[in-house]
Amino acid sequence: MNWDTVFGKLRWDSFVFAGAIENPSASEFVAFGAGSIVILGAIAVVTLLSVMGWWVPLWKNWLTSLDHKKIGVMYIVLAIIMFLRALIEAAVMRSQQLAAYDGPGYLAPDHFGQLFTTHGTIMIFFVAMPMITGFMNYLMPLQIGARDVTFPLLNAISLMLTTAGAILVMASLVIGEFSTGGWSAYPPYTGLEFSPGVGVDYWIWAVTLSSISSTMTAINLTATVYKNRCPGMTLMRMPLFSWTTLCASVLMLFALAPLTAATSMLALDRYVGFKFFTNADGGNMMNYANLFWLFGHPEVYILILPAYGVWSEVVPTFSAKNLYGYRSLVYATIGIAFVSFLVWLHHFFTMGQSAGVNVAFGIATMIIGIPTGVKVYDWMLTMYRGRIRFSTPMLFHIYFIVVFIIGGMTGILLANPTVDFQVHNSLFLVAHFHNMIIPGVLYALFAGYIFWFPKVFGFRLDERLGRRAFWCFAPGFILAFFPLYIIGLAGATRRTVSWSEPFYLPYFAVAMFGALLIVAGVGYLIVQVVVSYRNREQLAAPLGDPWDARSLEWSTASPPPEYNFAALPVVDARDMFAEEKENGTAYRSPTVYEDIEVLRNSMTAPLVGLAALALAFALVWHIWWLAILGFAGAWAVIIARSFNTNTMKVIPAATLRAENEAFLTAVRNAPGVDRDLEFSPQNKGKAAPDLVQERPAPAGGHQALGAAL
Ligand code: HEA
Ligand code: HEM
Ligand SMILES: [Cu+2]
Repeated sequence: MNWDTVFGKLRWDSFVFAGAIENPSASEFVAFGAGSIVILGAIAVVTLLSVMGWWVPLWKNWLTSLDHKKIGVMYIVLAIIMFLRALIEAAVMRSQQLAAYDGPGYLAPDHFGQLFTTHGTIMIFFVAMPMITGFMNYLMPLQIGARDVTFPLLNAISLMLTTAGAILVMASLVIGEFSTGGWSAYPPYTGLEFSPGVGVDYWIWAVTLSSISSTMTAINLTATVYKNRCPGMTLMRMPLFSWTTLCASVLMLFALAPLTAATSMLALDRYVGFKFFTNADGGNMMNYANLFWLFGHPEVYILILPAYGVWSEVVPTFSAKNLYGYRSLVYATIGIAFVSFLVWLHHFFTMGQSAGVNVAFGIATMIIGIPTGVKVYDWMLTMYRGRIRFSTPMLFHIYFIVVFIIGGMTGILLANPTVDFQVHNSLFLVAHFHNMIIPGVLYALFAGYIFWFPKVFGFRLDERLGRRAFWCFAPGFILAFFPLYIIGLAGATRRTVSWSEPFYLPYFAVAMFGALLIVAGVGYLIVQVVVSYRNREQLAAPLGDPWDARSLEWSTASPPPEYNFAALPVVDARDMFAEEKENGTAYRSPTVYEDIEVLRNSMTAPLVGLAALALAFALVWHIWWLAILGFAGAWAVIIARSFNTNTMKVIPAATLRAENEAFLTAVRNAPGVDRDLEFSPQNKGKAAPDLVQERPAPAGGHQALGAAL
């Protein structure tokens, strides 16, 4: 047996450390540092888990769990870890571009290419997607009064496939290299001729894993909305976040298929010499551009719709009002989802269609501004004459409205083909999309994180540190990206490793400073979670509803029990929980408790994930025996599982009664607290008897939070 049969294309010098030893340079040193961080990080995690004896609880309580809430939390943890990597990469890119004025800077062009590709790929597929999937997984079933998603095992497998993809991207830091073809990976550049290394293969398999995973999530969440709503929860009574989950899932269902097709066809081109995308041999590169953006454009709405959903929950809660224009928001969401499939061509106006085609797609693109505008006005009208509490999520929202409109308007500019010919692939474009994604998606998710954290963990996050993070993020984004609009208009192109125009220099410097402010904001979020954990006694909110919120997820304990609801809620109005609190009928005992069945934990998903990881890694390195083993292993585990008849366990009615009545008694006995006084700075310390509500609320913690403001 020779080396190639056993190890495929793997060689000793495939390891990142070999490059640094053979050819020491600043670029290799950075690569060496990154590889070391991955290895040391992995060692640190393994040591910590072993020393603390956490392996068994991690396996039993988390990795094998089929509970949508735990799966949701794991998605978010994965996204946070990957975010830290992609954020560091962003800062490194910024410093390279600052250092590269009239010189090469400190990174080799190839290394810089890997950086923007991994940054873009990770941020989209392994940060934004898992983060929203985590939110949707955790919240939607609770909001529609369900006990879990329709297919819990499929849900766990989806998580593990995304995780396998993320591990693959991390592995490329240590073994081999990553693609330099950008997150959109256009051939012919990503074909074998121009990218013969394994980098593009890493990209292909990581993205394919993520794509298959998201398709399965889409099937699951769509089915859940249609099948698992509690009695009385008609579609038009669903909270807006659940609506956006539904629409984003339908988008995923249709949009990820073209992506899987594109990556599979690229793989066939690279592995077995097909010519799908090779113009010279009868293929056509434009097929790739069309397939990719048929995914890529709806993708940005897959990200933004759930973020709109977050705002639609945050704004009414902190304005103490019903959501203004519920129906119009639902129709706007459906409208955006529908139109988002008709505009993909605006990503390649410059690639040879006739002017007529460009104009048609340009107009279709601009139409999206209308339903988006409806949303913006609805949120503003929700705030209008509301009793607004300016807590951190609300600060993020107000900032979002202002900055997002600017980003949206630059989108409308780009939608005009004549303008786009000037600024396509310039830093103006980079500024546009970060302008949509950072305030629109990232900050919305930060706001959602602060908002729902007490639901998930039973204690609130420290408000003061949250505000500090906000005050880094707010100017940070503007300083990091508004300068790019200016130099982009002046001609600076994206993906440039070095440049020599003196006019750009101050703008790149400001952009660097802005990026550092964003990093500082993330630092505050980390400190916030540590400090809040330490003070969890004072910040405790176990009774479920610390913000006086409106939808069903707030009617259960925090954290919610495994089965979510002891008895399924029965709903007869929109915002029923808010209404019941208003007229004093919330927290009634159910008339009857019944035994319920829930799924036992299962090791199927982690095993499938492991097999998929082996398969993908083997494909990257052409280790065929391992590929066959991985493929067969994954199916073997799934087939074995189908023979398991002992998959359910029963939670007896008596247990449900005991747990639920204990919760309800605690809520009913809790002293009434005026939340308005706590959170709005102008009311601090004033007595305002008309604002005092007699509603039960969590004891403890309020004073600490009040004092922090
Ligand atoms: C979450 C992400 C997100 C969102 C929400 C958007 C939203 C929009 N985008 Fe953007 N876009 C991206 C992410 C996003 N984009 C990315 C990642 C790329 C580049 C990919 C790459 O090449 O790598 C890109 C690229 C991109 C291009 C291609 C440019 C090029 O390659 O040269 C175009 C062109 O039309 C465009 C347009 C728009 C428009 C019109 C909207 C609209 O949805 C905006 C709508 C919002 C408003 C208009 C503001 C609020 C509205 C009102 C206050 C009402 C009044 C206004 C009107 C009626 C006009 N985008
Ligand atoms: C948090 C602060 C962030 C900073 C400072 C930052 C910075 C950068 C920089 C410097 C580039 C390269 C620009 C160029 O081509 O010259 C880039 C590209 C990109 N970023 Fe970010 N980014 C951030 C967050 C995000 C987020 C949250 C996302 C998505 C969820 C994202 C998605 C992308 C994408 C898709 C690209 C394009 C990659 C490519 O060209 O293929 N970024 N970013
Ligand atoms: Cu688009």
